[in-house]
Amino acid sequence: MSALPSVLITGASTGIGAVYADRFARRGHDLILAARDLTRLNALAARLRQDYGVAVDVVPTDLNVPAALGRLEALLHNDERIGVLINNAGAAGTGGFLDQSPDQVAQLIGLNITALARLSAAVAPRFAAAGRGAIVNVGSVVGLAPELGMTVYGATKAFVLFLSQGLQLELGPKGVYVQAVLPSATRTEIWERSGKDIDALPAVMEVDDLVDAALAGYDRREPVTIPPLHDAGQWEAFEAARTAMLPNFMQSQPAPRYRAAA
Ligand SMILES: NC(=O)C1=CN([C@@H]2O[C@H](COP(=O)(O)OP(=O)(O)OC[C@H]3O[C@@H](n4cnc5c(N)ncnc54)[C@H](OP(=O)(O)O)[C@@H]3O)[C@@H](O)[C@H]2O)C=CC1
Ligand SMILES: N[C@@H](C=O)C(=O)O
Repeated sequence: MSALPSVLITGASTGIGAVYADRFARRGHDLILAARDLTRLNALAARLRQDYGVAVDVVPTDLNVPAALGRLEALLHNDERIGVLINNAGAAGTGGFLDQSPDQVAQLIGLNITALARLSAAVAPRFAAAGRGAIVNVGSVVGLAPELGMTVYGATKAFVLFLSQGLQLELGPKGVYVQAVLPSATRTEIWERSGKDIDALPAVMEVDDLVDAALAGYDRREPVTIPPLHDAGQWEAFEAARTAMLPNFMQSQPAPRYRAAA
């Protein structure tokens, strides 16, 4: 058993989550891998045990099923060996808003928002009490871009960014590190799963490069890590403009532009 904290990774059967599993195993961490595809999870677990000599437990979990999500919440709440939560599982959905039924919208929210938030809530009190621990939430640049026409998906990813920034402010002083990771187009199955042609995209990042960049941000305890954004100054300017508005929201009178013409 590793002396390092164990890492629980959701969406670990393929894509970004599977690479996170490889990288943390390579660093010597024992793992708990959660996803629906048990065959893939078992194959990955066997390889990681063989390659890195770490303990790997698999937990077949459909995060849209409350009982299954609850079992993962209990694990996070009770297992003191778990020191890192990688909230990675997610889906992009298909079509535009008018193509999505209320159930499909709820399904996306259930996976991308409810599960991520519940797992964070399950582990945060234990991390805060211990004065240590890390929560990595995988968002997306789409959460900053309603122009991309992925409205519900993007809204779920905007939630992930806001939740992460709020948790940084609440939990950071208690010794808990919270990272929001915002990938752009990355070569995984999510594109095929959402009925999109990845080859039609102008640029696609390889998944190993994405995760290695996200971990570079993790190692330097960066709050928001955006691997595809080469000019970090753009994010800094965005945040400066956003926070400069905050003190101007507390007003007793509406802005003159909204007053009836005299
Ligand atoms: N690839 C990209 O271009 C980008 C991806 N992202 C985000 O990265 C994260 C990982 O996505 P990515 O690796 O690309 O996608 P993949 O589709 O390759 O992997 C998604 C993972 O989530 C799991 N998953 C899907 N639905 C459920 C469910 N209901 N319950 C439990 N696990 C589930 C899948 O496993 P299984 O099917 O076995 O359950 C799989 O392991 C997502 O949050 C995504 O939004 C963000 C920006 C860009
Ligand atoms: N998952 C991708 C879109 O489908 C993204 O977030 O860019």
